[in-house]
Amino acid sequence: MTALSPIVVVDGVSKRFGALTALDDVSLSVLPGAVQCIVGPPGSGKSTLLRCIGQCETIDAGSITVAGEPIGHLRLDIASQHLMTGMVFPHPDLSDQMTVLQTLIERPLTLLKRPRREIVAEAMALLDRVGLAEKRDSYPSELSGGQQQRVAIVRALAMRPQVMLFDEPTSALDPEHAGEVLAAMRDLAATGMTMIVATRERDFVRKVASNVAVMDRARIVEQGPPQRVSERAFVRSLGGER
Ligand SMILES: Nc1ncnc2c1ncn2[C@@H]1O[C@H](COP(=O)(O)OP(=O)(O)OP(=O)(O)O)[C@@H](O)[C@H]1O
Repeated sequence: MTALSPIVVVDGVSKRFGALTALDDVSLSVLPGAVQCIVGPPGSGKSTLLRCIGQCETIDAGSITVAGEPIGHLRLDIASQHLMTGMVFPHPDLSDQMTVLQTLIERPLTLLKRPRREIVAEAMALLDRVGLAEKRDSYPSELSGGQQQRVAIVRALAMRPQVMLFDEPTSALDPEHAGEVLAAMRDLAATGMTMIVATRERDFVRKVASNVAVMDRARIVEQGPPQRVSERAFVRSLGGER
């Protein structure tokens, strides 16, 4: 049996914003089907790391590959970006002008050359999976924050990305709606989707993560399975002790 190769490899990556170093020699490997969580105090570089893997930012040093494609220094076309990584941000950022179903089919219709009928059927199956099939004709203003965030998740999934990236997807939600989004993420993890998740949700990390990276001041300072990550790292990631 051959060992699995990582699907995401971040190797010695640095990223600066002017004089500020947001990532300092960061390395991380993620296996296919793994749920890689990233925790750390505010400002430690979690979002920047995700944004570099998701090609929202280019890097200054090191390398990043996703599914064998080197991506760190260049911007690929938008279709390739969405096929490689699906990104979920803290705020869902849905267009007020589009219904839920229109939101889901827009990217696959414009970026992929596939029949509309197939794309709509897939979008409906995705909505069903997150319990929102009956909201297909609703507009974002008619949805709760948790429902909107679940639409943002399936919008990314509709492009069938290799890897899903979650940047604190529940940080703007109350606990009840956060729970709905975390349940959808847990279901997604159970399907074998590779996920990289920056989060403060300790329970999610403890129960769902395959591996946890702890960031502090632009570096990864601790890494391992969730039960081995120190309690102190979690406390600090909630912005408590420094
Ligand atoms: N576009 C930018 N321009 C300038 N500085 C930035 C930019 N994006 C991030 N930074 C800075 O880089 C550092 C890391 O920020 P980042 O958002 O990655 O941290 P974080 O761990 O995700 O924080 P939080 O938990 O608050 O979201 C911070 O000092 C931040 O102010």
